[in-house]
Formats: sequence, C-alpha cells, structure tokens
Amino acid sequence: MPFAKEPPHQHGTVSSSAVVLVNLGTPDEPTRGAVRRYLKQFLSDPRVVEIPRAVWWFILHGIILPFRSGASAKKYASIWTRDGSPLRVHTSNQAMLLHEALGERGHGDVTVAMAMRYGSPSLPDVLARLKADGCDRIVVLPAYPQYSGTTTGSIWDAVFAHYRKIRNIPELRLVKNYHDHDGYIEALRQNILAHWEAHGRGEKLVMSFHGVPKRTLLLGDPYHCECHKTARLLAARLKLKPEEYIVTFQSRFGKAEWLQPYTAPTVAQLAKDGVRRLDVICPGFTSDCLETLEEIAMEVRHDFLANGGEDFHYIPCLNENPDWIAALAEIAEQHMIGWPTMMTPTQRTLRQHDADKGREAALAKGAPQ
Ligand SMILES: C=CC1=C(C)c2cc3[nH]c(cc4nc(cc5[nH]c(cc1n2)c(C)c5CCC(=O)O)C(CCC(=O)O)=C4C)c(C)c3C=C
Ligand SMILES: [Fe+2]
Ligand SMILES: [Fe+2]
Repeated sequence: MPFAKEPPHQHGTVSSSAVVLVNLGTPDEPTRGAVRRYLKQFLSDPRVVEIPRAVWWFILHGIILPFRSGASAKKYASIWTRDGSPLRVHTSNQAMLLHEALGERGHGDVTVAMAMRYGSPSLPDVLARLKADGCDRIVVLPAYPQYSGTTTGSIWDAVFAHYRKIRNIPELRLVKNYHDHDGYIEALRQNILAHWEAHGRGEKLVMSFHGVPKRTLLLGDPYHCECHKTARLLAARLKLKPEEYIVTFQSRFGKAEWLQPYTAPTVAQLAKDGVRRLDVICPGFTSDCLETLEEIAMEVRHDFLANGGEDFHYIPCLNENPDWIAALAEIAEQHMIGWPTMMTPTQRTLRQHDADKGREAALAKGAPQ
C-alpha cells in the first residue's frame, strides 16, 4: 500500500503534544442537500448500522436518504444558531476553553483541536494538520463519556484508517470512556443543582441517554452498563431516592428493538400517572444538539404536556460549563501522563519554526488550512 508523502526525518525536531476533541458531526447547513450528505456518510458506517451492506445500501439510498433528509433538515432549521449547528458551536468552544484550562494547569504547549467523525472538520484532515504542525503525541478524546462501538469505536476506526497510510505515526492515546469520572459526575451534579436553584425542582428527574440497538448489548457492547453506572453515581451524589429518577433511552432509529425504556413513551406515561412537573437531563450528550434541543426540549416536552403534564424542564447539556471544562482538562491530563506538555523558550522557538515549515509544505501539497 502506498504511504502518504512525508518530508525526510529531521534530527533534533522538537515534537509536541496535542489533544483532539472528537464529536459525532453535524450537517454544514440545515438544508436537505447538506443533511443528505451528512446522513449518507454517517449511516454508511458499518459501526452505526450493522445490516449486511448490500441490503442496507438499497434501504439507505432508496428509503432513508430520500425521505429522512428533508424531514431532518426542517428539525435542524428549528435549532440552528447564527453561528451554525449547536453541536459544532459547543464542541468548538469546548476545545478553545480546554486549551485555556490546560494552560492554567501547566500544559501551555499542548495543542487542542476539535474534529468531527462525520462531516467537517474531518478527523483525517485534523490529524494531518497536527502532523504538519509537528505534533508527535496525540490524545484522541471522544466527546462521548460512555463507550459504544457505534460512536467511540467508530472514531478509533477512523484514526486507524488514517494512520494506515502514514509511515511515521505519532504516539497515540485513545480515551475509551469517562462515564464514572469524578469530575464529569460532579459537573453534572453542579449543573442540575444550579438548574434547581434557578427554576425550582421537578417531581422526578429523567436521565435520558441516546439509544442503541438492544442487540449490541447482547453482543458485548458495554454502553448500556456505562449509562446506568453514570446514572447511579449521579443519583447517589444528588442523594436521590430510587423513585426520584429514571433512566431512559431516546432517538430510536428503525424498527428493531433498542435499549429500553424509551424516553418519549416513558415521559408520556409519567404525565398520565399524575406527574405534573418533570426535569429531563441528557447526561450522555456533552453538547446540546438536535437530539436534545429538538427531540427532548421540543418533541418530548410536547408529549408530556399533551398527556396532562404541566411543567417540563429540560436541563441543558454541560456545553461550556466551567466544571465540565475542568473535568475535560483532568481527563486529558490523566492520559498525557509522562508526556512533555511545556517547553523551554528555545524549544518553543524551534518548534514554531518546524511547524511553520511543516504547514507550508503541507499547504503546498494541497492540505486543508
Ligand atoms: C442509525 C443508528 C444510530 C445509532 C446506533 C446512533 C448512536 C448514537 N448517536 C449518538 C449521538 C448523536 N446522534 C445524533 C444524531 C443522529 N443519530 C442517528 C442515528 C444513530 N445514532 C441519526 C440518523 C442522527 C441524525 C439526526 C436524525 O436524522 O435524526 C446526534 C446529533 C447530531 C447533531 O447534528 O446535532 C448526536 C450527538 C450517540 C451518543 C450514540 C450511541 C451511543
Ligand atoms: Fe445518534
Ligand atoms: Fe447493563
């Protein structure tokens, strides 16, 4: 297999460390065409849909893409911001804040980048840019606290596929999960307490996680257990009694059974059972996105009110929450143990020089900016 062209190795090159915060991805604009391109890449990933390829190709191209793209585009339009898709805006802000937080913790020379598994900025483009910049140690930090083959596993596929074409591969640390990380759980707790302080408290707290096909649990995917562990730790820290919270799974796709109980019917049933005021949080999503802002805060809210509920509170994701940024910094730090994260002034000057040369060479070869 031919490898990508690389400049000859230079003795004395000062290499540096980087953290890449990777999220799922999102369309470039809330239009049918852009959503179709995004869904095509996302839903063609065999980690996401495990149906035999030939059969799935016909379903995807004959039914899903023609029908879902327009409907999804309308939903995206309802949550779009002036700065773009909420998922990309929050992930990009988190990367910037993480860089600042790492600097404050004595890791000022760590580069922090944001990448998307599907769509832009694409993970291969970001990894190529980091290499051109002289980053020789890379932490890949998925934006998913709970590991699932469908999400984190797919990010790893993309990382491995990229480096298969590279001769001189950087040292890599792949963060698998942080569903039980103290800083993450504490950030969730603080987020909920702040919401209760500002808006009052519901009779019950629904913790809604993105679903996956039930089959994946039976075949060894730890996602379900990790969601429940997050919920258990959070409930314990909030001193919630078992009857004060419930774990549900949302965003079911297709006809197969997914993890249960499903969020929407559970919330409707809670309203029918007499719950008048409800709080819903989505602890598995670290940035607000279509699945939280539209599905939960609009659709599920409607289901609750239509069934007799009176007061529905969606508690936003961690987004730019300072406790969360501190937790991200701690997670990154724990994975960089032993790596140089600060340089001497001379090393910094040399590295800048190398990075400028590397970037010029990469740009000359047509690499993305
Ligand atoms: C087809 C199966 C899907 C699986 C399996 C799946 C797992 C999964 N997804 C997330 C996080 C997100 N998913 C988002 C959107 C989204 N998810 C699916 C399908 C599956 N997800 C689709 C088709 C879509 C697109 C929107 C739509 O048409 O309904 C998002 C939001 C993206 C955004 O742009 O805002 C996130 C985030 C997790 C964590 C997960 C498994 C654990
Ligand atoms: Fe999804
Ligand atoms: Fe389980």
